[in-house]
Amino acid sequence: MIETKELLHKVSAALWQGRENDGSLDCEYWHHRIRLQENLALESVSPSIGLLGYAVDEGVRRNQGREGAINGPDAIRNRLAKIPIHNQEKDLLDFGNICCEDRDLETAQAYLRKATHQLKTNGIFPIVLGGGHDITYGSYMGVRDYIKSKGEGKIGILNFDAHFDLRPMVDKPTSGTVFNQIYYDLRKEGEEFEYFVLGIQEQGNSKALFDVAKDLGTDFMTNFECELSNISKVQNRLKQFINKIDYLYITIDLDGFSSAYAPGVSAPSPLGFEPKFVWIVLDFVAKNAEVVGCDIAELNPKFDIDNHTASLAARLVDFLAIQK
Ligand SMILES: N=CN[C@@H](CCC(=O)O)C(=O)O
Ligand SMILES: [Mn+2]
Ligand SMILES: [Mn+2]
Repeated sequence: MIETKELLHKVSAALWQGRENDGSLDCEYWHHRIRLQENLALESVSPSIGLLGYAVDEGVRRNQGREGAINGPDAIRNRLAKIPIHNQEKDLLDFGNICCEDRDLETAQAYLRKATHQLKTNGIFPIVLGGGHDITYGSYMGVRDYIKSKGEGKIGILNFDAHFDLRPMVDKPTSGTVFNQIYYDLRKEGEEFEYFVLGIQEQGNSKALFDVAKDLGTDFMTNFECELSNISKVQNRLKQFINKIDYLYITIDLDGFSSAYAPGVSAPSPLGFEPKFVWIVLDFVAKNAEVVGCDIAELNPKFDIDNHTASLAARLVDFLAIQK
C-alpha cells in the first residue's frame, strides 16, 4: 500500500463523454467501458488495462521546456472517450491522476513507482499518461520492482523519441535526465541498463549527448532511418535488442513524431515519425516481445492544434490496449 502523502486524484466523469447510440445501432465507445477507480488497491479478476495519469510538468520546467504537460493526461482521456471499442474484451480502468505538489518532482516520481508496482502486483497492465518524460522513471522502476520481486529478468526500454534524455543529473532530475536517472539506479543495484531509442534527431541532441549515449551502450536509430521504406532494417535491429532481454517496457515521447502530426509538445520538430511507422513497430514488438508496461509522454495541450496531438496519443493508447 502507498504510505506517502496522497497525490492521487480521481478524474472528473465529465472527461469520459462521447456519442451514445447511433439510432438503433448498439455502439460501444471507450467512455461506455471505462470504469473510474477510487484507489489503486483493486485486484483484477480478468485481464485488465489500468490507465494512470501523471499530471506533472515540473520536470519540463526544470529542463527549460515549455510548461503545460500537466494537462496532458486529461486531454488524452477526452479524446480516448470518443474512440469506438473493437476486439477489446479486457476491463478498462482509470485510476486517476498523480500530481506534483510544491514542485516536488521526486515525490511524484516515487509515488508513481509505487503505483505501477501495485498495479502489476494486482495483475493490471499499466498505461501511464503524461506529463513530462520524467514519467518513465517512476513508471519503469515500479514495473521493474514487480519483476524483481518475482525473480530475475532483464527489462529493456524501447523509447520512441527525438531525444536521448540522458542529460547528466546535476542535482535534480528533470524530463531530460530520465534515462540517466534509471541508469544510475540500476547500476547501483548491479543491474544492466538496456536502452533502445528510435527517432533520434541529430539537431535535437548535442554532440556531447551522442557521446554519453555511446558510453552507456545505447542502441539507437535516427529519424531518417525510422521510415517505412526501411522497416525491415528497423525490425532486424529490434529483434537483436529483444534477444538480449526478457521483458520490454515501451515509452512514447510524442515529440518523436513530426510536428505535422504532433504540434502539442514542448519541443516540436518537423522531422519526426509519421504515425504509420510507429504503428507497424508497435505491432512488431507486441508479437515478438513480452511487453510489461508503457507510457505516453510530453503531451502539452497548450500548444496543440485542434487536438491533433491528443488524438494521436489517444489512438496510441487504444492500440497499445488492444495489443496487450
Ligand atoms: N524530455 C525532453 N527532453 C529534451 C528537450 C529538448 C528541448 O527542450 O529542446 C532534451 O532534454 O533534450
Ligand atoms: Mn523528446
Ligand atoms: Mn523524451
